[in-house]
Amino acid sequence: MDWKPLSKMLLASASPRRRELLHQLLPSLQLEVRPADIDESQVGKEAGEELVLRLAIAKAHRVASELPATLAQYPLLAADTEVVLDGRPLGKPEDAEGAVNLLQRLSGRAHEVKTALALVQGATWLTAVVTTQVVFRHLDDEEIRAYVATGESGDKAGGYAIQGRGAALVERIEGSYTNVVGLPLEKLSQLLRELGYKVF
Ligand SMILES: Cc1cn([C@H]2C[C@H](O)[C@@H](COP(=O)(O)OP(=O)(O)OP(=O)(O)O)O2)c(=O)[nH]c1=O
Repeated sequence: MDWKPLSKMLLASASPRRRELLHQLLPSLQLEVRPADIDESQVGKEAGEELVLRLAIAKAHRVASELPATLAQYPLLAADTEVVLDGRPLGKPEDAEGAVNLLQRLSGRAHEVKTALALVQGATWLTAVVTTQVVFRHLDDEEIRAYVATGESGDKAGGYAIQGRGAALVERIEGSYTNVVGLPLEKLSQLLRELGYKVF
């Protein structure tokens, strides 16, 4: 295989976590960040997997359709992460009470975190959904309220951040850790190789 050098990529995301994870994998990569402004609301009774895939593709599509010709040659990446409980996506909390409610539902149980990736290079579209199982320990209301008061829940699917103080809510995970934070680096490097880009 003739490997191509990967010098620059487009990231269709406003998430600082995704930027940091991409930098972890590819520290010398030049990154053009172009957040995708799309409607992220659920349509009917969409399952978690369908939802994340639809939204990652919609984000990639929005940014790809607005790209100047000078940037069209670079690979473009979009992602979407959801916390799924009993098959249903929970979304992000609207306010502190919403975050308390979400964390009460997650307490003492297992849930899934699903991230969809859409990686686009010209006419080639590669997509994937990665699932990690996360088990929360039993949390009492006082702990939940103290955690929400840290402000960490805000813009996070399921109302917690495993990369932050939310790590203390978790008993164990099965699967990719970076997937929970919003960008599964194992799958991303596999998709990049499929496009002919080597990570090393
Ligand atoms: C469960 C969990 C989610 N999250 C974050 C990852 C995602 O950024 C966010 C889910 O929202 P997303 O809609 O996937 O992403 P975003 O709105 O932050 O950014 P963009 O749409 O522009 O790409 O939740 C954590 O940071 N830590 C966690 O432990």
